[in-house]
Amino acid sequence: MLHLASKSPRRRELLARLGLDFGILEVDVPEQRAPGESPEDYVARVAREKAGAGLLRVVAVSGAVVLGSDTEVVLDDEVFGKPADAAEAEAMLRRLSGRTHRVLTAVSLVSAGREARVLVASEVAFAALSDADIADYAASGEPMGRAGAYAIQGGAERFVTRLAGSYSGVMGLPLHETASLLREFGIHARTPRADGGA
Ligand SMILES: Cc1cn([C@H]2C[C@H](O)[C@@H](COP(=O)(O)OP(=O)(O)OP(=O)(O)O)O2)c(=O)[nH]c1=O
Repeated sequence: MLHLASKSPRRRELLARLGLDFGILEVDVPEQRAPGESPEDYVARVAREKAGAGLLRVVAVSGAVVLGSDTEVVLDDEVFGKPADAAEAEAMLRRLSGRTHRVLTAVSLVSAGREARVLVASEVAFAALSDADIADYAASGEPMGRAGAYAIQGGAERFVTRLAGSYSGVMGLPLHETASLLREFGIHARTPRADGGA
């Protein structure tokens, strides 16, 4: 049985697009970059820790497979996680304005005695944002709970002038790469039925 170790409604929605049945494990893992840790190592470690924390809860269930994932926005080697408040969201958006940043999403798939992982990097270019754009977007509440203080699948879509990479990866779970990892564990994605049935 597959379990998603995540509190994120986006990841739940994205994984459901692979037409799979899965359980949810709400895990809490501290997200703090260690001194000298590269953005890539950091995002991979946090994904692995989320999956590992989930596996501890279901390890007694034979055949349990747990997926953990982490997304961070990286600008000039600086990592932007989720903003603490609207002021921090505005500061992040001001930094991203008129620049190209990277979005890293790591996925870790674990079972008793086995781990597989992938790291997906995408490039996102933002138009120059006016003070009014930034204030309006921060006031919408959408930046909260999102790496880099924006949602490409929401109001920030209009800020994006170019995307190179994985759209679902920017949203929080790269579906192509996740489907490949799952296949290694004998779990096969399929297209959900158009009538809404899984
Ligand atoms: C860049 C970007 C991020 N995000 C979200 C995806 C993630 O939910 C969040 C990054 O934070 P994460 O720490 O990766 O995930 P989370 O805390 O929301 O959920 P969990 O750890 O329980 O799995 O930012 C978007 O929804 N859209 C975007 O365009």
